[in-house]
Amino acid sequence: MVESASPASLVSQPVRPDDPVFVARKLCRTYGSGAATVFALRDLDLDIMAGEFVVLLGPSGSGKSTLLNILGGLDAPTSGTARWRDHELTGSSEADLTRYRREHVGFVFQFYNLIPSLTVLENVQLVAEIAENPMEPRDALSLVGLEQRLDHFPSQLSGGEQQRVAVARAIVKRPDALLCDEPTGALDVETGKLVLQAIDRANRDVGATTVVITHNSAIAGMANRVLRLAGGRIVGEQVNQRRLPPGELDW
Ligand SMILES: Nc1ncnc2c1ncn2[C@@H]1O[C@H](COP(=O)(O)OP(=O)(O)OP(=O)(O)O)[C@@H](O)[C@H]1O
Repeated sequence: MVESASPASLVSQPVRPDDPVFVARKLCRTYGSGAATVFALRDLDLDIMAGEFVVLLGPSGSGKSTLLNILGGLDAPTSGTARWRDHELTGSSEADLTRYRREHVGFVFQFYNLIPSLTVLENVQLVAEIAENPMEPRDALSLVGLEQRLDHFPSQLSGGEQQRVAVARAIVKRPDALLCDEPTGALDVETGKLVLQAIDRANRDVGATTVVITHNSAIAGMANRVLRLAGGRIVGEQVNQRRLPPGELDW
């Protein structure tokens, strides 16, 4: 397939380590209208630096997924702005957002959504084929510790292994951003740690700016920075002087 050239607004600019890659200002997202209006995000301001690992914590309904979806170009705010590098996500056409997601963002969700009729390797190859500058699919699978399971089908893997395939699928295109919504929500502790190790390596080795939503506050220890949401606002911020390896997390 021949891709049309990216519009100038979507061409990546070099980023200094101290530049924010995501900038959100006065972000609001409402659902419904009148007395039934639900405020998912309220005047939220946010900067995320290149290569940073950020954990989002907060009670159910506090706006975490809404925020992640806007950063990932899956949703648009009702008002306010969200910018990725020099590109305004809020003003983008659907076609621009699709290109942004495909070229720059890797997603990991709670449920793995692998294609059951394809092998582990084929699931990852599928994404590599439409990426601009992918890594070798086998290398992505080695990064998550699944180099021995290339020819297995998803049904032959445990939940944690399937989630690690999902992480490999998300990172094979060398995304600028890795956005994870409850990646360990369906997993037991030890399996969850293996998945977190895979995400940690993706952040460190691929350099992907990483945002992880979790209900598990123990995971906060592996982040550079932890943001607490409540009622659609950021109500707390903690900077970790040292990032704990996932194996040392205590939950
Ligand atoms: N499509 C929608 N229609 C109506 N309300 C919605 C919709 N999506 C989200 N909301 C509401 O917006 C608020 C924020 O939802 P969001 O999913 O962002 O929260 P969350 O912190 O991710 O929650 P959880 O931890 O349960 O996943 C909630 O009150 C939710 O009910």
